Amino acid sequence: MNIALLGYGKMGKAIEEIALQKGHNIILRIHDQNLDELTTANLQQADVAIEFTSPQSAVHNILLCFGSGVPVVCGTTGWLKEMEMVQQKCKELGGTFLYASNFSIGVNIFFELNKKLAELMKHQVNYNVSMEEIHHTEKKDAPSGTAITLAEEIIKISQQKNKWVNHFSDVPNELSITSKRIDPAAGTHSVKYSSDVDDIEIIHTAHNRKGFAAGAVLAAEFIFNKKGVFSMKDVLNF
Ligand SMILES: NC(=O)C1=CN([C@@H]2O[C@H](COP(=O)(O)OP(=O)(O)OC[C@H]3O[C@@H](n4cnc5c(N)ncnc54)[C@H](O)[C@@H]3O)[C@@H](O)[C@H]2O)C=CC1
Ligand SMILES: O=C(O)C1=N[C@H](C(=O)O)C[C@H](O)C1
Repeated sequence: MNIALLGYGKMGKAIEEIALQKGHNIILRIHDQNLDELTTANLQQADVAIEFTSPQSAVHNILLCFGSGVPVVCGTTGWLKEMEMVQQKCKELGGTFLYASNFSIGVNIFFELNKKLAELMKHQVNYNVSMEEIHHTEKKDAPSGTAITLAEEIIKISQQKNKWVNHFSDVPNELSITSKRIDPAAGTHSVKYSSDVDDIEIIHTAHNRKGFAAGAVLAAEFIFNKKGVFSMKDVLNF
């Protein structure tokens, strides 16, 4: 496939390495110093675009891909308030879109484990659930997109928590997410159920960015020649 990389930072470069190993071509590398190259004509040379930029630029870039008729995989976090509008535009324009807060297979298994644990803990009133995420200091958004996905799944199942907050909280209905920024953390997420007598904790630790990048390339291969809105559940058949 011919791939356009929208964002050529830490993730763009990790994705390039894996895409080349798999025999794909990178035909466009867009970063904040060559934004003039981000044109419909250039995008249309690609079979698929992979977008890892910043919360401020993601929506513009995704809509440009829809307008250019190019399928787009997006991993940029921190713009979720506009998700409904973006999905609607994708359908209106007959585009192709796949977003994931986390592309690694390990985290997608962790998402399933989180739901299963939340079901098991649903009636255990002596436990309080809280979360922590740790990332590198260059990260622009907090809490992480992955932490938001985990929290929203817990809230759907929990009989006690109905909102998440990004600070310590002992208010019973609030799910507390603590964000820490420590170099060179690639991404650690934990969910902890605490009682007076014990704790149950699940944790996922990314050792590097290769897992995210491999998942993004897999997603790009999946959406090639498809139309519609997809998720990693479609890719991994969960
Ligand atoms: N979903 C997932 O699995 C993962 C998501 N991420 C997310 O991906 C995003 C990018 O992360 P990193 O690569 O670590 O950031 P980074 O800061 O290293 O790279 C961002 C890149 O985007 C470029 N850029 C800035 N504005 C742009 C624009 N308007 N158009 C095109 N490119 C532009 C920058 O020049 C840079 O090349 C973040 O939102 C992060 O949270 C990161 C890792 C995994
Ligand atoms: O910015 C990062 O680095 C990461 N961002 C994603 C998130 O916000 O969840 C995924 C991963 O944790 C790395």
